Amino acid sequence: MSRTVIHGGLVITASDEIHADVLVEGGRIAALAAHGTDAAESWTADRRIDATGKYVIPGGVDAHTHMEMPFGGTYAADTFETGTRAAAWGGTTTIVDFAIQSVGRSLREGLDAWYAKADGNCAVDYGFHMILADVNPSSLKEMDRLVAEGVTSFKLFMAYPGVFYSDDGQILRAMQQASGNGGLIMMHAENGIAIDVLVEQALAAGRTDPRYHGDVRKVALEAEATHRAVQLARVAGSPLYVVHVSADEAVAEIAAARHKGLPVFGETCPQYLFLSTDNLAEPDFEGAKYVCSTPLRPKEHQEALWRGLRNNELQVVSTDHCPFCFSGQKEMGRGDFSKIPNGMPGVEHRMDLLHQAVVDGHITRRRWIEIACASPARMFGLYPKKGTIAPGADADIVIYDPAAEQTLSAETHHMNVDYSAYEGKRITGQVETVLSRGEPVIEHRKFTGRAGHGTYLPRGTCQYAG
Ligand SMILES: NC(=O)NCCC(=O)O
Ligand SMILES: [Zn+2]
Ligand SMILES: [Zn+2]
Repeated sequence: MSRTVIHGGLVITASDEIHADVLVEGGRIAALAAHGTDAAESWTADRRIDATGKYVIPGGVDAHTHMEMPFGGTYAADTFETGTRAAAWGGTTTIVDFAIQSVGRSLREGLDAWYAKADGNCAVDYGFHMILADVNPSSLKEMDRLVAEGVTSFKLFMAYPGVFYSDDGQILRAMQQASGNGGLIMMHAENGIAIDVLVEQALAAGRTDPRYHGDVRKVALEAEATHRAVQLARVAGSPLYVVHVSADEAVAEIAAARHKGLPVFGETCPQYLFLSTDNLAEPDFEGAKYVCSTPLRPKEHQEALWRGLRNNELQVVSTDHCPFCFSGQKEMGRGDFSKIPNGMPGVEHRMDLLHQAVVDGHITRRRWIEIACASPARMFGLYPKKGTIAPGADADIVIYDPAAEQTLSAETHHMNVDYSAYEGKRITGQVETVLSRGEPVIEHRKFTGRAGHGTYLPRGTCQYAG
């Protein structure tokens, strides 16, 4: 069994920061020992990685990606191959992507199609959530089988009527099913019926530019849907995870639910923490690059999101990586913002942007690791195999240089998309080396991984208890 020792670094997990050496054996973490001690000095190894002056952190867990997603008349531009390679470059060693049920089809059919897309193509490990687009007696029964097979979370949409939308009755039934089988309901909380009325009115009034995408998807309609989802989950007795929370009033709904002791959890994404409606208003249709749903909000909302992350009102930062090229894809919505495919690239930059948040004083180093690694692993039944550095865990380890300076750009990123949402943004900190189950997939900023290294992860049920 091959042995690797990572020595001299500062090991950071969600709970500790220790100057320790790490012994990796056969893809797993075998031991940690304080740096310079006899125990650490006695380890023999095939490979030694000097992490002096660097952080040694768990590989990131991005619990919300959409590789190759069919959406808005096109497909998300990253395949499982290109998207997981970009994830590795950015220090993310696990993704949980969304398999999709088509209307009139079974969950099984949708899930099998996603297994086939990913199989043999991923550079890092991956699991699946299931999007329920057609809640009916048969798909409800199938949920039990999926949980037993390791697909333990289900996304429902209160938005996108005619595409993924479920009505309140369907949502309640799916929640009741999840409360019986241990599944976790993930909710896209926006009132899509009301939004469609506002879209129609905006277009009729000649308001066609990308910034109107943000105007019609009102804060009140995110907050209302979040409140409704919480009440439905409460009636069903099921836990609820609200995805891509963008608005201060939605954070307040989650906080109020949690204050009552309800098992309600929230996720936000870097785009809501670092970008705003100012980006959506960029001239010459450039705002289309920032069209996603929930939409970007005025800057004032960011403080509530940061506070939510600090106070554990929000538990997870995922990317909702769903990239569409500006050329040929985002451009489908010139003259009609409602035809711009919704989604933004981000899988490569989450760990860096959140490190920048540490540098800027928004969160601590341990909270960085908690919201980007440990909490998503716990939430989606992957802990402690993923999300931490401890004996027995998979050796998914990032050597992170906290002092390196980099500039984010489409010229240098590895995602298969022709623009960067963060073009020109300066970041302090950079991934140097990444191990996935002990194998170097990035070595001193060179890709050394391969498509097919990444394996499928059947997951347990939600382990988050607070
Ligand atoms: N978020 C987004 O705009 N696109 C991806 C689909 C979703 O998460 O709703
Ligand atoms: Zn969504
Ligand atoms: Zn999404």
